[in-house]
Amino acid sequence: MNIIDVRGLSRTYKKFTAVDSINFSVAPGECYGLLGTNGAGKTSTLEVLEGLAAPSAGTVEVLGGDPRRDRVTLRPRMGIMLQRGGLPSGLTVRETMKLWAGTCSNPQPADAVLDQVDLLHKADTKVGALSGGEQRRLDLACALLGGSELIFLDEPTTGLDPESRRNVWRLLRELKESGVTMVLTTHYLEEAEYLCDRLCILHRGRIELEGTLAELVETRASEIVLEPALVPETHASQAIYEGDRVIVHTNNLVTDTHGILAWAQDNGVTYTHFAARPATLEDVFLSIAEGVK
Ligand SMILES: Nc1ncnc2c1ncn2[C@@H]1O[C@H](COP(=O)(O)OP(=O)(O)OP(=O)(O)O)[C@@H](O)[C@H]1O
Repeated sequence: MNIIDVRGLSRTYKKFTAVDSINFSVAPGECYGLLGTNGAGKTSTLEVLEGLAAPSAGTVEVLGGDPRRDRVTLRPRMGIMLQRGGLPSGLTVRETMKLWAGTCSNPQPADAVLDQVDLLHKADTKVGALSGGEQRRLDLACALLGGSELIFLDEPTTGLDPESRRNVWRLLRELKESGVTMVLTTHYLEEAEYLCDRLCILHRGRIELEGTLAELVETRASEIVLEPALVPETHASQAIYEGDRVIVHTNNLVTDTHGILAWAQDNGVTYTHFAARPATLEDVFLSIAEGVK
């Protein structure tokens, strides 16, 4: 049984459709990534899954129930990290954790969780005196405090320095390995590649692409870059010339690389620059964002 099933979900704000009839499922233990440009509908989708908003149309099942109707029983089984935590600034970090623990049915030891997010040394500091990145890590600590089987993370590492981001990635990967199911939104494609088993790219409220990283990347052509700009006749239709270079677009990277190099050897052509690279998640993302499918 899936942990999350979304069927025909739409969310509208007055006449504006922010989420437009989307379908997806998340299996137990999976880390599912929602990607998309600003305003694509990621947070609007997450809020429905978290039970914070009602769908305008469609159905959502989370942990076998309806996240709004069954909120009282489901809420303690979910960890939620909102895009803006909004924790009271006058409490200390440890007081905040204590307060938060009151909402959890099975709270973990607060100091151990603070240690996991590298905030134990700030336990007696007021929330209002934390840096932006430290506040974000406290938001994460609150989401982890319940030891939940399902965690929603809305841009978990925004505002973190590179080292803290890596530490959070390691922590989330460990959680995933322990069987926790996660749904996360992020603008960091590297984060999505590192953490997510499957990705969904939203654009203007619709799902443009969904699948594993390998499946997504396969939808876009690979490139072979050559200098001087000489290619066999058989590849002329795939070639784009840029100054001294030519870029050959291909869906058969290995075969075409062999073919071009064999042709070069037979014809006495020596390439001073040669690079063969598969498409990246960034290529996929940008082609969707720019409306090229
Ligand atoms: N309360 C609201 N009233 C009206 N429109 C809203 C409201 N909340 C969100 N929207 C609009 O819905 C669209 C989707 O917003 P949402 O926050 O879900 O996008 P997002 O993908 O999470 O974006 P970001 O990456 O910028 O966080 C946006 O165009 C936004 O302006």
